[in-house]
Amino acid sequence: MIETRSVSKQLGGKQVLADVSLTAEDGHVTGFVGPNGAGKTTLMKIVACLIPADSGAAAVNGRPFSDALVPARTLGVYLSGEWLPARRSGEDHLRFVCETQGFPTTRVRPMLETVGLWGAHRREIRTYSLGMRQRLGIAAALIGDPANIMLDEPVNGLDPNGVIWLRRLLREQAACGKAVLLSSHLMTELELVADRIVMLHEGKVVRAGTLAELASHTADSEVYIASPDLGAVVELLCAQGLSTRPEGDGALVAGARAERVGQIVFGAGLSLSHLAPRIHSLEDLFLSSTTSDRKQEEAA
Ligand SMILES: Nc1ncnc2c1ncn2[C@@H]1O[C@H](COP(=O)(O)OP(=O)(O)OP(=O)(O)O)[C@@H](O)[C@H]1O
Repeated sequence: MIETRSVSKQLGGKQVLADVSLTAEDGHVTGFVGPNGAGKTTLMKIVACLIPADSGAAAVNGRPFSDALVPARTLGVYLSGEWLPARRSGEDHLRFVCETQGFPTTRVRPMLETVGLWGAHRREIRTYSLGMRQRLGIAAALIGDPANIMLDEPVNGLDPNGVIWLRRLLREQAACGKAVLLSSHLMTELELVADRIVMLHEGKVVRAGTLAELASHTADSEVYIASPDLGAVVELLCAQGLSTRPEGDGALVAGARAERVGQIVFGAGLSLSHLAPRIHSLEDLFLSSTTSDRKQEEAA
């Protein structure tokens, strides 16, 4: 498990993180999402003990990562391809990781095959594309078969096949019971891979939970309905004080949850062919979170 508790950090006189608490639980992919500059990388560097927090604490399996006896078995980290050694080959880099962490170098070839770099393994890293560097960085993070995995923007530079491959790989790792924390500014990408989401905006957590939990907490949650008696259903709901608007072949109902809408409609003996909460996209949720925060600040 990867945890941070009330982590705050200033950099260059700017409050980059303010009281950030998050948990990436074992067996789940946790998506850490926020726009450029939100503070995601800074928090990950604090978890990896590359920089200290001003206050608060970060732990991996309940302890600071710097206390880990075999770091690569505790937390697999990939933060940036910039730090890969340019003049070493991909194979030599993974050998180096194995040798320094006490793993057999027999792991190198299968790991290069897993990330799709076998064939380019003898080439110097400086000749690798961005996507190949991402794959090598992910390989270095995973070669120790770590109990926890933390990847910063791993999708950057991957082609569509690479993106699908990575999603599957991360889901498999979580299915083995590992905690996977991955950041992205691409909310739609995280929607496809993560079970849980933590949204960061200007250094603060604005929302956290499963996608369904997040959707159900939005103030403007809506319910999609369709019915052979749509006109009568809409009239009934309006009479109950709910507002509706047309959507596709049905209508969106605002101001009540699906259970309540169902009770009203079925209670009046009318039928529905469709009744479902409208699941908001992460982008909708993020925008509604940051807009309501701004409105509260303005009101204050
Ligand atoms: N060493 C530093 N000195 C001063 N400011 C910094 C430093 N490192 C980061 N920052 C600032 O901290 C803020 C958060 O940066 P960070 O890289 O953590 O964001 P991010 O969410 O990872 O963004 P991105 O998606 O663009 O990588 C930014 O405003 C950045 O300019």
